[in-house]
Amino acid sequence: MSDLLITNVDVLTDKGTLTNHAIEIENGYITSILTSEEAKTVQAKETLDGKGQLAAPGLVNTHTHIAMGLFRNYADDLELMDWLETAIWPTEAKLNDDLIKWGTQLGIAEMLRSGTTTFSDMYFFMDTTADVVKETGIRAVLSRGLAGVSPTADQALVENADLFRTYNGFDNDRIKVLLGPHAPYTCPDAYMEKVIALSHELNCGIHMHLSETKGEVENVIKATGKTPIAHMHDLGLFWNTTLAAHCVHVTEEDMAIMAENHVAVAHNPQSNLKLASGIAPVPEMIAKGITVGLGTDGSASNNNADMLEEVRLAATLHKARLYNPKAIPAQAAWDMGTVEGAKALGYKDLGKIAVGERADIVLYDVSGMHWMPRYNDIAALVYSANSSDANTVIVAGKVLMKNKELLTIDEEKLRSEICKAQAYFSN
Ligand SMILES: CSC[C@H]1O[C@@H](n2cnc3c(O)ncnc32)[C@H](O)[C@@H]1O
Ligand SMILES: [Zn+2]
Repeated sequence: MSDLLITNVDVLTDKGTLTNHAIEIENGYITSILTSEEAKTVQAKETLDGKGQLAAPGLVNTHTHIAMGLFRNYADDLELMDWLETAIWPTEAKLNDDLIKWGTQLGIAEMLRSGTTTFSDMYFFMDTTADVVKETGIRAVLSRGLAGVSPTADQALVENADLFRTYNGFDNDRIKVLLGPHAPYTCPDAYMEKVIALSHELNCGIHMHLSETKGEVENVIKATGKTPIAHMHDLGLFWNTTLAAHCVHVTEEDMAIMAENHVAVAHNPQSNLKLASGIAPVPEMIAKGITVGLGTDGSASNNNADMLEEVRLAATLHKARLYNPKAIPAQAAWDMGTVEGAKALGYKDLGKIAVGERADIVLYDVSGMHWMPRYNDIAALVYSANSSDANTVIVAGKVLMKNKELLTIDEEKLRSEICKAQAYFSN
């Protein structure tokens, strides 16, 4: 008997949409895709009627600081360093476990409601984030943010190592752990050497902001004679899997290093635009064989955690930058938001609806007028869908949102806790 059967549903596959089919799920994986006729004989513990819905893979948010939803619309219209130094870092100093718990729940509620089933996070109090991930059922890749300039720099390394030992591989890789050195300007070389030594000791990958702004690149060149990518390469950072967030200002030589060392990129178009950082050369990176996924960054620089917006921006932004409508076609943008993002996070069987893939599935309500006519479902998702069309969300075969009701989050309680947090940060 299978665990879950989704019936009467249109299924987005690599070969196009299969209308009126069924998806069978067992032990967190898709075990078969059947016609509705074939599905009549299947016995399942739970059945979902997918009539009027399109089953698509869940979106993968490759870079965020999810609890920063607490600071949504708190400090805007500033460039990165001004924003961090004058507004965000002083306020983050007031964070505690309880606030991270509610901030993380807020972000997860927002992500599930908008069709995201996996997120890659870098922040403080990661044990608490891991607890919330455990309870809510979402998939996550967690990095304890590490800053060598902080008085707790060494303790943070110990905490990241503990997080790795406790959670990496939890629930058949529903949680994975990376080391999270923040950025070149907060992690001096001597500290990076400790991070790299720890990555060898644990055989653990890295998640780091790299080459986000012109200023960062200029400062690293001034100090070392090399770009941040070349410098990190020479320090030995890229020996294992590395997820580099942003990579807005990268040279041809940087891209060659990244391709050769399998450095994956988290492209965060909305945050890069809002912080006036620039536009990453994504089509150029993809052409060189670099894996590029999409991220929202934190909701204080975005200002939401809506991955469908990133998919749409990735598809449109590069067309305008390069005066080329084929710069990132709809399919490529969709892949960056799903299967390429999954690859960037080290998942080989995530991001598609196919037999043998992990069952992270979103059922989109396609009854809205903006879904008509339906010539091409990829184009519809990328260019015309609303993320609020996400109606039912499944992660690792478990239903986390059913007909727009979150099953693992008490939203009334969450609202009241976020109001308290707002009052706390307003004083
Ligand atoms: C050390 S935990 C993560 C740290 O990163 C800060 N942050 C948020 N957005 C960005 C960004 O776009 N670039 C660099 N740093 C960012 C966040 O506020 C935390 O302090
Ligand atoms: Zn970031």
